[in-house]
Amino acid sequence: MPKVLISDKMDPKAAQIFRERGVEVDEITGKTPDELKAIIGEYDGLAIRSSTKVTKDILDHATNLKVVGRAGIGVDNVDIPAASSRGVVVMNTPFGNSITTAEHAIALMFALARQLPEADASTQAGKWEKNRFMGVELTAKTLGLIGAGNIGSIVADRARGLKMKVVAFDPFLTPERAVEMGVEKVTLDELLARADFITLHTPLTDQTRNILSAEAIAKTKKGVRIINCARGGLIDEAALKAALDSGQVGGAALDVFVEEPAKASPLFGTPGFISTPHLGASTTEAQVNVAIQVAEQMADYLVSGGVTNALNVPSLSAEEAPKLKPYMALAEKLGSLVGQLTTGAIGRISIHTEGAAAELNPKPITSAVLAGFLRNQTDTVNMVNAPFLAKDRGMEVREVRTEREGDYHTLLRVSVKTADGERSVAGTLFGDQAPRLVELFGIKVEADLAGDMLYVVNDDAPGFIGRLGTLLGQAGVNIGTFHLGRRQAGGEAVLLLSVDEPVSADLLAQVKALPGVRTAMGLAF
Ligand SMILES: NC(=O)c1ccc[n+]([C@@H]2O[C@H](COP(=O)([O-])OP(=O)(O)OC[C@H]3O[C@@H](n4cnc5c(N)ncnc54)[C@H](O)[C@@H]3O)[C@@H](O)[C@H]2O)c1
Ligand SMILES: O=C(O)[C@H](O)COP(=O)(O)O
Repeated sequence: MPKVLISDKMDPKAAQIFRERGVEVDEITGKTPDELKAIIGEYDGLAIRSSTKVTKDILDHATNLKVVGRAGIGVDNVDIPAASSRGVVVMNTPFGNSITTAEHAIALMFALARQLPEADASTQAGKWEKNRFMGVELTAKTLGLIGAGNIGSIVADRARGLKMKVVAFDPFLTPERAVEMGVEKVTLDELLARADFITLHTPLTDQTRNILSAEAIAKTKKGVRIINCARGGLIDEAALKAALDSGQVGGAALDVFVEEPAKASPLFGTPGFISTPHLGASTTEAQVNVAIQVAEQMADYLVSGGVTNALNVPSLSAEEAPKLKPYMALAEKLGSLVGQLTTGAIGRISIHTEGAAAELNPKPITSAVLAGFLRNQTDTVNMVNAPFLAKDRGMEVREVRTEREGDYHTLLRVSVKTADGERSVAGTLFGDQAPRLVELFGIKVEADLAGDMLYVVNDDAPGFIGRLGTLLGQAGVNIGTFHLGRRQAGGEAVLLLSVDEPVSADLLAQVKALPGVRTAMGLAF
């Protein structure tokens, strides 16, 4: 039974779903990295929010880990390249807390406009300072949206409902989408110059780090109010403090900080500054959403191989998984066959699906071919890291689809291009289930690729099969199945034999010494 660790505070629905789906679950929150390292080896899955840092060091100790599930959106607390290279799937729940976070941004915008926290503190202190707190209306003000993705677009929708004008800076926002959202797409400088309120909704990347730098803040309208419910690091906190002190910025509300937990900050206590402790996603509704979603996604993966919302591997629904399963087995076997038979650097590998196979999601099939191919070079490869390893090794990967059926109702062909030219193998599924090789380097041959095998290329001549059989018999090697193909009578022939034990180097040398043998090799599947 797969075992999952929930290492951050999560709605109890997550544990309930894991148990209902046949996954054992432990909830142990608040562990230090060293404590986590000591126990992580026991688990197949790790369910987290933003507190647990899934570093390379933790992953090095996660010897059984197959999946990290983030109950939320941001995955900057997970070392995704390190997870990918270890074959660990990383998934998040990209929509479950978007409305809640957008609402928090709107709440902070109101709080800034009417100085709600200060007014509350003053009133509860018995001061009744009615004349101190003069606010501003939101109606007809301009909201500058930096980042117009899921959360940004919900914020824009709510702001338009408040009769605000919304301008958006997002290099990936298409003009059509801007029209659909009812926002004006602008440059960053234009946004800075025009916005009365600025709200940030981008991930933290090399391009967005300090997007509100001292220089950018200097370009804003005097008295601008700034909200950040996305990620710490998007605003230069020292520059923001200086701008609040100088009055260039009239108010700022941060839910996220460069360092979290933010227990001390020069911003704390600055007039016009409001903060919340990374509460953007903290509503009952959002937490139930993300808990259910992460547990379902992780259980799907651990129990049936379905992949949803993964950041480092193509998606594969739980419905698709059983249909694709025999194809993945075929793909892995063909990839492995080509990998074992090819020497030298591979320039390109092409995966061609034909007939019924062409109707399927090609990504998992490609990953399985690459995993099979690379298994010959490294035993740490799997479906998750195979595309990354192939890229690291400079392999060009091509996917080709032909919906029309050829000789077979369904066919998968794997071709590799090396310095010696292009060669391919092809296979089909018998009865839609059983993987079967049908072509090997241009020669028609029907074989089941399983267990230990002997591959021989020889000149087609009478008596050869008898000599080979005798040699194997004398060596005590039992032949299970025997498959034969040839280019033409008297030409190049290929033999694939399944044998009950691996062919020793000594026996292989004797096979190669038989008259007419061009090459011979032991294979394993
Ligand atoms: N405070 C919280 O508790 C909380 C909750 C949920 C999400 N978040 C964070 O909010 C952020 C946004 O989440 P989302 O779901 O909307 O993500 P999203 O991926 O849907 O949207 C991000 C948008 O940022 C844009 N973008 C990327 N680079 C940019 C750049 N250089 N300049 C301008 N725009 C750029 C993208 O094109 C995209 O439209 C994420 O960082 C997420 O982690 C915070
Ligand atoms: O990216 C997110 O989903 C938010 O930052 C929420 O983080 P949390 O789950 O720790 O509240």
